[in-house]
Amino acid sequence: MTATVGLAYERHGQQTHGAPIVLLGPLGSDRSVWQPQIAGLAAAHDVIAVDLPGHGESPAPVRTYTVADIADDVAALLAALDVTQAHIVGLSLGGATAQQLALAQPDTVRTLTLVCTAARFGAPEPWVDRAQKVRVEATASLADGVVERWFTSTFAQRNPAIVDRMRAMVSATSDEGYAASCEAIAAFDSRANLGSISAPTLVIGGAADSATPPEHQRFLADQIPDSRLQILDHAAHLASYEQRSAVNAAVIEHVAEH
Ligand SMILES: O=C(O)CC1=CCC(=O)O1
Repeated sequence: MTATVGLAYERHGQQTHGAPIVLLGPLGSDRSVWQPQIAGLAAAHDVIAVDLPGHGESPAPVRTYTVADIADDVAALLAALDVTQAHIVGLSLGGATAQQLALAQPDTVRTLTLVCTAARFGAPEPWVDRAQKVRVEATASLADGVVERWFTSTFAQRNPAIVDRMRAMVSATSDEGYAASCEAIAAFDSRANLGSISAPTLVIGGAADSATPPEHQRFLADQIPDSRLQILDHAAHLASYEQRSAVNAAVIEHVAEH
């Protein structure tokens, strides 16, 4: 399904149970990355999984793009769906978008769950370099490295079919969408603004996450006033997949409290 504003999404579960849970994924993903959450949450919740701009079925940006622009697109999608309040769950780039949405639209964000994300994803140069590489060599050229950061080696060895599926998903991401999103990540820096986030916030990290290691999650939890932190063992960057039960239980508890 496509909203009038152009972001593709899918909606599952019980639409009568108040504010929906909105899922925003990482760089190089489409909304299928949230399959473990859709399976675990939709029995009792209204769940909306979104393709970020230039990802999945959402159109690729035709100009320079910022995380604030992505958050505006998500806000427009929610408005088009008549959603006035939502529980926002974002992982990595989706988590940056979720922070920005909480800052720009505090009344819309009932709760925030930030998974394996950061206030700043390191120095800009590697992201600009990655954008350039993708424009020359295509997203598929990065897929092996990306998926290696998503899972612990133990999980990857035991679940080769999942790893193959995720690699194919990354490879299928539009080159321009991926590159523009890298540039958005390069420019993203919420460090000075985190103290203004008013939404009750759950920060979840993976103990083995090399892309956004636990110190990033500690910083977010230290700076966001109404927040708590959970670091999961046996999880790399895609903690929502590898530790699906723990992540789903934490989200359900967080949402139920608010
Ligand atoms: O692809 C990576 O290196 C990890 C990552 C950082 C931001 C994001 O969305 O994924």
